[in-house]
Amino acid sequence: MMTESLREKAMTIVHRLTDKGFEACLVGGCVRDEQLGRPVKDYDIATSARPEQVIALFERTVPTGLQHGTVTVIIGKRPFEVTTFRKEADYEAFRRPSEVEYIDSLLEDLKRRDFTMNAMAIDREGRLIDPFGGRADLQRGVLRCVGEAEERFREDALRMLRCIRFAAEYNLQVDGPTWEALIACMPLLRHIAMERVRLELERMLAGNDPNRALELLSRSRALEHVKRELKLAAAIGPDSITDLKRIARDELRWAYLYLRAGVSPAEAAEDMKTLTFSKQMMEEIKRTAAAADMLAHGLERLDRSSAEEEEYRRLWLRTALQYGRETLRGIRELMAADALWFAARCSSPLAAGAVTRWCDHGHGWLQTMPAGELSELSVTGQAVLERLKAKSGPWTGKLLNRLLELVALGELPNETEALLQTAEREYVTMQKKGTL
Ligand SMILES: Nc1ccn([C@@H]2O[C@H](COP(=O)(O)OP(=O)(O)OP(=O)(O)O)[C@@H](O)[C@H]2O)c(=O)n1
Repeated sequence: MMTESLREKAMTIVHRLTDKGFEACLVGGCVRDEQLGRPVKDYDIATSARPEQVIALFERTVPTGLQHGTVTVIIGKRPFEVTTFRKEADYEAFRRPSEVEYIDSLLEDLKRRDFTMNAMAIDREGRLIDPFGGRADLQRGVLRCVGEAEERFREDALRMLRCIRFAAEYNLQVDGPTWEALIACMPLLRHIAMERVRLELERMLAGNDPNRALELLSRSRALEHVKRELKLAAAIGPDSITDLKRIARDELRWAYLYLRAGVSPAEAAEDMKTLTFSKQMMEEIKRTAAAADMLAHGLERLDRSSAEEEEYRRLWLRTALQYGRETLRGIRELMAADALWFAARCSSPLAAGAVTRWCDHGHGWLQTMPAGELSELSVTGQAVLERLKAKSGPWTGKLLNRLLELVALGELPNETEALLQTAEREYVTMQKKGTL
């Protein structure tokens, strides 16, 4: 037997509800994506049935968002959100309301939605219900608010960021009056929690056309209106930034933007905290920005003679040691994506071609790097202490790191006896210098 598709499962819910005399249909993003011929991730259902009636009709339900009238119905392990037709009459402080008023009319429910393309529905027979011309707008390539745009943005200021995201994602032109209302309502963005701002920005950057999203953010000056000041606002604007799709990983796209904004790694970290990024993401971006800084500063001192190549190799491997090989792989991707900018950043400007060449060399060096972290050394701290007949102290770490550096730079073989002998010599030098 063929397995039921996601859509068929969603339709069984619509059928069960309508068989019982309620109105029900597929709504929102899934209808839009179907019209665009795009894959649908989630099918949402809207119904005239009240949440308790939905719960009574299905075997497996989870009351996920009862305050918004939403019940999650599980069909064969897949969750579907079933939401009662509603009117959100009282929008508080330009955010979506905490309470809703249930209604019986699908039309009224669709009327409160943000954009015409998001205000369509599909009924049990598969017919499109499109009271605001969403399909025609999509065909013309236009993004337009339902009804009065200013009202829609006042109801939920986040919709302005959604507008920018959707325009970029689906390659749509924002309709004139919608754009004018967006510009007029921009100051309302200060009411939106930074976390929600971040989620939208993340989706823009990870989306289909991140450069277009940035251009729209810049033209609307959206980031200047959010609740807390963002240094990132400075990165948004120059049309000279590279095509972000040349950078594969999202974290790297962010790191690139911060580098282009000309903010220090510490300032970037502060910004990311403001945007409530996870610690892990913050660390990764900070590390990438700091490593790129280290390389760019090192590059300033180099020209293209072959004697310098050795120096560059050491700079590259030292940076890898300090920030990790993975970070350096990311840097290579960034440099390749915007070699012109990296080249211009060095005070004795290199040609973009030279940057790309250094990067490719750098990649090769990383692959042949004999060790990149202490655990890869063919000697343990304990073995070194036994050979030196010494007790561990703060110097031990320094000594091990020195060994690692020598191995990483290819100046010492990663062999136990050679490492122990070098440890002895370094230990004596430390004793002489009084750095133990
Ligand atoms: N601020 C918002 C958020 C959502 N909606 C409506 O609720 C539907 C579902 O919203 P959501 O799941 O957030 O987004 P999708 O439109 O499905 O699209 P995406 O998943 O890409 O955000 C939207 O289609 C739209 O009709 C709205 O009117 N205003």
